[in-house]
Amino acid sequence: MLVVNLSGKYARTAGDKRMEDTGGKVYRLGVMGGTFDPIHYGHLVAAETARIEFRLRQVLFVPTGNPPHKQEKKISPGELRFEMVRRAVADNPNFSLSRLEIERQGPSYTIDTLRILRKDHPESDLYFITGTDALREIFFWHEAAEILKLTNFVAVSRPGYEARDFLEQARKEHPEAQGRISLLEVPALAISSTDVRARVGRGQSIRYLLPEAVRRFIEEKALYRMT
Ligand SMILES: Nc1ncnc2c1ncn2[C@@H]1O[C@H](COP(=O)(O)OP(=O)(O)OP(=O)(O)O)[C@@H](O)[C@H]1O
Ligand SMILES: O=C(O)c1ccc[n+]([C@@H]2O[C@H](COP(=O)([O-])O)[C@@H](O)[C@H]2O)c1
Repeated sequence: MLVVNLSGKYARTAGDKRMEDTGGKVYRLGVMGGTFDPIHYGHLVAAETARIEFRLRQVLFVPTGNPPHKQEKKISPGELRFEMVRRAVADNPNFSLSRLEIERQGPSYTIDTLRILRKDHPESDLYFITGTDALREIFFWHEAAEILKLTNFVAVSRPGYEARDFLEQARKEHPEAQGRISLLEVPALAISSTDVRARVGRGQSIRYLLPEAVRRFIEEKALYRMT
């Protein structure tokens, strides 16, 4: 697996140092934020690969409540998206999920979530997992510089979204990101929630694009039929 960070080498974080000092009592917590409308195998493979490659103790899935960057878009209610994530991660003891964002009022800023997780998990270094498409936007996120102080980023490869040039540029223009962003090559799955919704809308099969328990839920609740 390819793992490179902004400075071209694997990041040795403060957590690594503490882990040595405390005989392994510092952990790494992965945070997989997303709209998950619906969750699909692209998300799950990304999270599992990051978990293994970065020795994450857990990956916490955080479905967004009101994504600040998708205000114009119509998204499914938080409880339905949460339930699909719950079904998708139920059989993996290393995956868990959070209601933090779907229960919070107002826009779901990542910085607010990270501040809470930082407090709730003082023993863990945070690793925010994101696709290379979302990565390209991170310097525009709310309080981006603060986000980079609170978490490392694992940018997982996504077909169609090259990130090396972006990282090269970021290295020059955003010194605060130095050593905080790692690029991780994951098995390429050209699956997107948009495409899943469109397929359902056209009456096409979505089998094998997402877990069967999620597919059945979509069918039971008649989701995405009017997409
Ligand atoms: N196939 C994939 N491979 C790698 N990363 C992915 C893939 N699909 C989504 N991601 C990443 O997972 C996170 C959550 O994605 P999101 O819930 O927006 O899914 P999406 O498929 O991109 O949805 P949509 O098509 O509605 O925009 C983002 O960081 C995104 O980049
Ligand atoms: O906090 C922000 O300003 C911000 C702006 C854009 C995206 N995000 C987060 O990035 C994650 C991936 O977003 P998305 O749209 O691909 O589902 C998700 O957790 C979002 O809340 C966060």
